[in-house]
Amino acid sequence: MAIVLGPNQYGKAEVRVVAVDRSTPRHTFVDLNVSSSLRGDFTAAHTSGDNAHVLTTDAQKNTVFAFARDGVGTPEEFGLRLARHFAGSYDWISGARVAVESYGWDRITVAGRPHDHAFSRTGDEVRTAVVTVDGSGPGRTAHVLAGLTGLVVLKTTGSEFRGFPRDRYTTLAGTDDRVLATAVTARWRYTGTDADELPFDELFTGVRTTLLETFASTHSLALQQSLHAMGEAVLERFPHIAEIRMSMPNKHHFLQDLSAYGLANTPEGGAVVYHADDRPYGLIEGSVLRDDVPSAEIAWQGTPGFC
Ligand SMILES: O=c1[nH]c(=O)c2[nH]c(=O)[nH]c2[nH]1
Repeated sequence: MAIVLGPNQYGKAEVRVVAVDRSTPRHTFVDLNVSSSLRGDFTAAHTSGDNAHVLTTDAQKNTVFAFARDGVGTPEEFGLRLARHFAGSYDWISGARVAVESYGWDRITVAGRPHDHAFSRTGDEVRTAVVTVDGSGPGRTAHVLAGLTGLVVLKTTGSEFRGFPRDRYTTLAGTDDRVLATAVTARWRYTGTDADELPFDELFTGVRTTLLETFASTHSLALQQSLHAMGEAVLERFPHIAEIRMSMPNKHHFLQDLSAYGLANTPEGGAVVYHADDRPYGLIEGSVLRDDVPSAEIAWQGTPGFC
C-alpha cells in the first residue's frame, strides 16, 4: 500500500478587477471577480516543497489585471483568453479553469438623464462564466459554461402543488393556488467556443429572457415542472447550447393565520397575507440536455454543488 497525491489544482481565487473605459466622457466599466485554477504536474510541490513547477498564484493574479488592460470583452471571452494563456504556458501545466463573475451596474438617472459616470448596482444577480481548457497541443479542448445566480422571481398565482403521497408525517395541504418564488442559479454549456459564432452577450440576454418568460408563463404544478419547462425552452431556442443545469430553492410563502385577531385571510375584502420563510427551503435541482450531444464532465469539474 502506498499513500499517493490525488487530483489537485491551485490558483488565485476572487481577483476583483474593475476596468473603466474612459476614452469618452461617457464612461463604461466592467466589474469582475475572477478565479483561476491550474492543473498539471505539481507533485513535487506537494510531496517535497519543490516549487520549480509552481506558477505563483500572485503571477496568476497579475495576469488577470494585465489582460484587463487590453479590454475585457465578454466574461466568456475574457475567461477563454486567460485559460488559453495559462494552459500550456509551461510544459507541466496541462489545463486551466477560469471562473468569472460579472456584477451589473446601471447608470444613475439625474434630472431624467442617465449619468455619464455615476452608477448603482443592479442587485444580487450575478452573471457567471466558467472556462476550462484542457491540454496544450493540437488535442487541446476548451469548454464554456455561461450562467447566472441570484435571479429572484416570484409569481402570485398560476402555481399549484397537490397530488403528492401522504405518509404519517405529511401535513402539507395540497393547493391549487399558491405563491411561487425562487432564486435561479443556472449554468449552460455551449457546444463551441468561437465568439464569432456565439455572440456571448446576446446569448446571455436571450437565455435570461427565456428563463424569465417561461417561469412567468408556465402554469406550474410543481417547481420541478417549472425548472424542466425553463430548461427545455432554453434548449429549444438556442441550438448552440448542449445542456443546462439549474438549482432553484423554493422560497416558501405560507398563508399567515390571522384568525387569532378575528381576521379572514382570503382574497375577498382585503390583501392576502403570507409569511415569507427564508429557511428551511425546498431545493429543486435538475438538468435538461440534448441526448445527441456528448457529455463533457470536465467542463463542470471544480464547479461546486449541483450547478
Ligand atoms: O414545487 C414543489 N415541489 C416539491 O417537491 C415540494 N415539496 C413541498 O413541501 N412543497 C413543494 N413544492
